[in-house]
Amino acid sequence: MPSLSDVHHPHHHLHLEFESVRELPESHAWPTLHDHPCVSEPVPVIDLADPKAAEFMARACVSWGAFQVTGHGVAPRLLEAIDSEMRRLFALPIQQKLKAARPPDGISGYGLVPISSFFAKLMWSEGFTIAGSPLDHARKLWPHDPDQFCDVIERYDQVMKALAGRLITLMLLSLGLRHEELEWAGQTGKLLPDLAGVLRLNSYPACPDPDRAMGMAAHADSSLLTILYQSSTSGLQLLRAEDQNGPARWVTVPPLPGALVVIVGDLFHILSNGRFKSVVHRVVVNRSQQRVSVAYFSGPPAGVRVSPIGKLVGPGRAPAYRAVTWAEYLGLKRKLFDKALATIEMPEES
Ligand SMILES: C=C1C[C@]23C[C@@]1(O)CC[C@H]2[C@@]12CCC[C@@](C)(C(=O)O1)[C@H]2[C@@H]3C(=O)O
Ligand SMILES: O=C(O)CCC(=O)C(=O)O
Ligand SMILES: [Fe+2]
Repeated sequence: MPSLSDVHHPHHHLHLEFESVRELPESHAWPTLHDHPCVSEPVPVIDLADPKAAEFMARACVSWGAFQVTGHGVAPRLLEAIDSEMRRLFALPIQQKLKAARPPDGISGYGLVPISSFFAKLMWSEGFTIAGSPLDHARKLWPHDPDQFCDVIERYDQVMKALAGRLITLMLLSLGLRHEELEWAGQTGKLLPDLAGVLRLNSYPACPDPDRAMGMAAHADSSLLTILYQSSTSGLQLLRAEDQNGPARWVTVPPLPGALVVIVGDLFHILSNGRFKSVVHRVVVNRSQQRVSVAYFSGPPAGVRVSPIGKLVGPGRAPAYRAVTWAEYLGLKRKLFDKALATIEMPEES
């Protein structure tokens, strides 16, 4: 058994120069990779131009907590540009990347995901989180030319914010909200149109022992929803709970050229009073190819509390969750990880 201090301070190889590692270090060998079988099942693919898109989204959010979206209008060139900026970033020497390290209590910067502290083993990945302007970080990474990176990040951020607004609008309409009720879906302020967003760039290097390595440990996102770009290399898996089709299992989300993955986060789970399910997902790695991904976490504006929409709470019933802001919920996630959602559940009224 690892002691608690090992869990919280796994200093060995905290930041690997992955490309130079020929054998998986013990610090990165996970015992829990084969907890459930990996199976193939068709993850819903929804064309945003389809007049029935909202209806299909509702169905996917109820039964999967995720779907792939096409017809979203994001320019393929923008996806190519961020893909190539990510590869340029992660190819920098580790000392250079650490100049832009995320401070322990901060959000932005290079480094491990916050939930790393809950695991005895390290993940086979590295990443970079951006909240707000990327300029300060880009100056540390590329002192002579920070602009190329910043331009792509800023364009991507704008486009994702608009897409998140469209998706959230359709999802709320599909839950039976009327147009004039939409922007007030937040409890203490307007949810739309001023959504907040955080970007995370992820890299999963090719791995000498993929059957024992974890790209990203199983988790649910705290966001309302997450829009994920994944390069053409697979690795993302969704956890399907036990149902009439079989026991709990991991289902791979196959990369579809031009498609984006939409993942329901805990805050939409709360907003929809548990109708839309935040889905547990993880990333596995492979022997031959680096995989990159960009997650855009979309959440309510700062200070706006999210609670179950009144219409979705049955007559004479209490809402299933209490109201939280995104910041408050992120704090709970950092402290309690997978127990965070349960701590804001409200007792059933009898
Ligand atoms: C806004 C954020 C969501 C996130 C924490 C973060 O500050 C940036 C990284 C996000 C991420 C990605 C991997 C899993 C996760 C639980 C984590 O530790 O970092 C999520 C966080 C989240 O959704 O709570
Ligand atoms: O890389 C991926 O496909 C998923 C990453 C992820 O789950 C996250 O950043 O929250
Ligand atoms: Fe995630």
